[in-house]
Amino acid sequence: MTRSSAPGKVYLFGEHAVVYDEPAVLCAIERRAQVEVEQRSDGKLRVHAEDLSLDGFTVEYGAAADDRPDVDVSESLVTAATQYVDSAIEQVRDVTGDEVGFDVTIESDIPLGAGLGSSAAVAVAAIDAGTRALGTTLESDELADRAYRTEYEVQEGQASRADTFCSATGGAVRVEGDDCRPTESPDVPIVIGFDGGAGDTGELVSGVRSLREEYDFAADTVEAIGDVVRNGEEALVDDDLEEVGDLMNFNHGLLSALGVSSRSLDTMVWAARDAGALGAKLTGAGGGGCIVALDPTPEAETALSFTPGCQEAFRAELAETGVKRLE
Ligand SMILES: Nc1ncnc2c1ncn2[C@@H]1O[C@H](COP(=O)(O)OP(=O)(O)O)[C@@H](O)[C@H]1O
Ligand SMILES: C[C@@](O)(CCOP(=O)(O)O)CC(=O)O
Ligand SMILES: [Mg+2]
Repeated sequence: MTRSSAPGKVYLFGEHAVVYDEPAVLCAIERRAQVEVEQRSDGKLRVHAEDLSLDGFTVEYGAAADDRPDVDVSESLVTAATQYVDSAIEQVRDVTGDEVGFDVTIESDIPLGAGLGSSAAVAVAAIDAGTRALGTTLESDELADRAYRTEYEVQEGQASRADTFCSATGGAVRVEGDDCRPTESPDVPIVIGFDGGAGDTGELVSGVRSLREEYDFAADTVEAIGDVVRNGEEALVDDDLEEVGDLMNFNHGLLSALGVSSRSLDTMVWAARDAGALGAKLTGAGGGGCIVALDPTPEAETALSFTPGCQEAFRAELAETGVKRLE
């Protein structure tokens, strides 16, 4: 039996635009997905994902057509819920070329679809534990690359390398197209607000793509996000937190223009700003889920915890280590 964990992340700058090769800066955070893998002799795949509670179901299923989850929800919902795990296991099989079977158990404290990169963390941890179960330990770059292919496949060719590289490597990273590198961990006081909801990354990314194809303003907005990120990087190097916060606010405005914010994300962003946060923006694909605010004081976290529509507010601790090999 092998067990690996991998962290979630927040975007300080650059989600969505990073899909079109603009730069992004993100930080791994101490919320993890843990995946345990045991090889099976019968070639079957059985996944036990206790935290997989999309519309409130827990699912255990096998790969065979007659062994689908015994749950009272539509097949498409089940597929949406299990596709990242299925695709990650395909990557494991691809490493050895064997149609091996596995028992896979996932535990995660990263909310699903909330912009904290649960999909990337699950993919990284599953591929790492799965390949080790077959006697191969992947280098960090190959692990990140295979996890990226998982996201690329599930998101139908619309994924950046950002989330998976960050989760595999840990710390703070900068991603621009295929160029992924660790960057100095910024000492920034990050607060997260979570509305209890979720957004579908594939759908939101598709929405931005359509908008970008239809309107010049949307293509310009994606480029403008790139500008904000480059300015943000300079502000981070200068330790100019006020400027970092202002640029996060601009970044949020541009994401709103692309249609990926929501009422509750905007409400949390304004609650944090009104409480004195230096800046606040949504993180990840949007549609619902989490915001990230910059605040050295306890005010934004407290204000968020009293904001109707905010289910949970917490301070994010930077995860210095990416994938962890536990057994
Ligand atoms: N604990 C988990 N167990 C199994 N699959 C998970 C788990 N967490 C996330 N996933 C997969 O990741 C998907 C959510 O990914 P995504 O929409 O990209 O949002 P995010 O990465 O922001 O959390 C889920 O629908 C599911 O397929
Ligand atoms: C919107 C995007 O930039 C980030 C998605 O992050 P998340 O899956 O919502 O945590 C998509 C991508 O980079 O593949
Ligand atoms: Mg994701």
